[in-house]
This record gives sequence, C-alpha cells and structure tokens, in this order.
Amino acid sequence: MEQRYATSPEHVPGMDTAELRSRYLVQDLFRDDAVGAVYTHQDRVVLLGVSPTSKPLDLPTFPEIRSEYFLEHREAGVINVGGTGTITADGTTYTLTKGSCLYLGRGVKDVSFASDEGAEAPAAFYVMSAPAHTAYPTTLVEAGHGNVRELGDALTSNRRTLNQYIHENGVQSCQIVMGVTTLHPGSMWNTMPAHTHDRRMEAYLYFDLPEDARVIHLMGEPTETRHLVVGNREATIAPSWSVHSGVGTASYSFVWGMAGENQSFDDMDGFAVTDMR
Ligand SMILES: O=C[C@H](O)[C@@H](O)CC(=O)C(=O)O
Ligand SMILES: [Zn+2]
Repeated sequence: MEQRYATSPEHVPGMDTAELRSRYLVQDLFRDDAVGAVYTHQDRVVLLGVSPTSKPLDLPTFPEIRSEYFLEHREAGVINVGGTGTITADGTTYTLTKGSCLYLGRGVKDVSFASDEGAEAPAAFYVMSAPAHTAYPTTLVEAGHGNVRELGDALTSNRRTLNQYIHENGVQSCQIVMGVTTLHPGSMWNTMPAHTHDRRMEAYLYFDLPEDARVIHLMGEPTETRHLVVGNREATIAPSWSVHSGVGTASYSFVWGMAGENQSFDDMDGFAVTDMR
C-alpha cells in the first residue's frame, strides 16, 4: 500500500507541480481486477479503489496496518462509482447501483466485491476507511437517499445536489462522514465559497467527468492557494488546513469523505472569495 505521510501548510509554497500532485492527488486507484490502496497519514485515512471486472475481489489486509483483517480496527464507507455491483460482508450480500453507499462496521471479517455485468459495465468501488473504536451496524443507503441538500445557484454556476449518507443524523459511524455531490448541468463549481475544517481532513473522488475534461481543484491555505488538475476517478487529499473546492471544464459528481475530531458537517470555517489569494 502506498504510504503518504502528513504535511504541514508551510511546506506548500516550496512545492512544484510534481510534488503537489505526488502528495495530494491520487491517480491510479482504479485498475481492472485490482485493489488500489493509499494510506494517507492525514487522520490515518486509507483510500481504496476496487475494480472487479472478470472475477470477484476480496478486501485484503495490508502489512502497514498490522491487522489480521482490514476491518479489525477500522471502519469503511464504500460508494460505487461504476456499473451495478455487489458487496458480500460476512455472508450478507448488498447490491450497490451507481452512487449507492455501504457502511462497513469494525469487525467485519470477509468482504468481497463483484460486478453484476463483468467487463461490460464494471463496478468501481471507492472505499474510505478510518480507525474505529467500536462496531456500528453495516448499512446500505441507496443512491439519492440519505439527507439531500440543494445548494448553490445556476447564476453562480454552482447549482448542485448534496447527498449525505454516513453522517450525524444518518448512518452511524465512529469517524467517517461521507456522501456524494452532483453538479447540475451547466454548473461547474463545487464548494464555493470555499472552507476549511481544522477538525477533519477531507478527500474528494471526482467521477462522471468526461475523459477529456478536467477539474481545476483548489487546495492550500485560503490565502496561499495552489491548484491540482484532476481527471475522472482521481482523488484529492485535503489536510485539515486546506481548502477543497473545484471547477470543472464539464459537469461531474464527486464523493466527499471526512474523518477526524468530530462529525459535525456544518463545522466549517468559511472564507469570502475576496479574501482568498
Ligand atoms: O465539508 C464538506 C465538504 O467540503 C463537501 O461536502 C462540500 C460539498 O460537497 C459541496 O459543497 O458541494
Ligand atoms: Zn469540507
């Protein structure tokens, strides 16, 4: 599993494009018939991409987490960003259409992932995992359910629908707060005005972005921003001190996921666009 150690905001001004990308952009999570894995030491979150095409794939454990099985000391939120697929967790099978979410509680031993239609329409399971102190029930949320918030305005190109799946008033977890945001056609901006939350890190996985389109994702302290040029099914890692906001050259969706000190979605420190640099 790739290891990425935590960084401090004062490192950012000295980084060139390649270093920014190697630390904060995750490009190769999804490869056919493989499990891609990155251990970010930002709040000890592990990001996985599981792409079963010709055969089911088991959730492996990794030497870096010194656990008999992956969820021995962890929990995970999973969102399918591909064709319909199934997850079997200790004998129970859950069907995930595109955009659906499965919470896997601490202590679930055997997890396997499969695509309903194989290589024709492969599923692509994005997994965000964090350390967990207790076991909450494994729970499925169908795409479009959970708590739905309508945000932004077509006039400011940021009209979007936000679905909260794992959160304070929804599916319970130890740390993870997770959901999906979808831009309406013609709207391109997410999370503008931008914010930080020093209590939690946040990762975005962009999906349903056309192959020849890109998202210009802003990161860094609000008064010292940098950008990452992000393609389809690539993830960005925002440490607690970093803004995380993007504009696409086409409409897109993204999975957002957080872990850290609290689970309070609205505990954000907002910044006026005019104060950003
Ligand atoms: O802390 C919350 C996260 O940044 C996202 O949920 C924001 C988001 O999806 C959006 O504004 O579109
Ligand atoms: Zn945020």
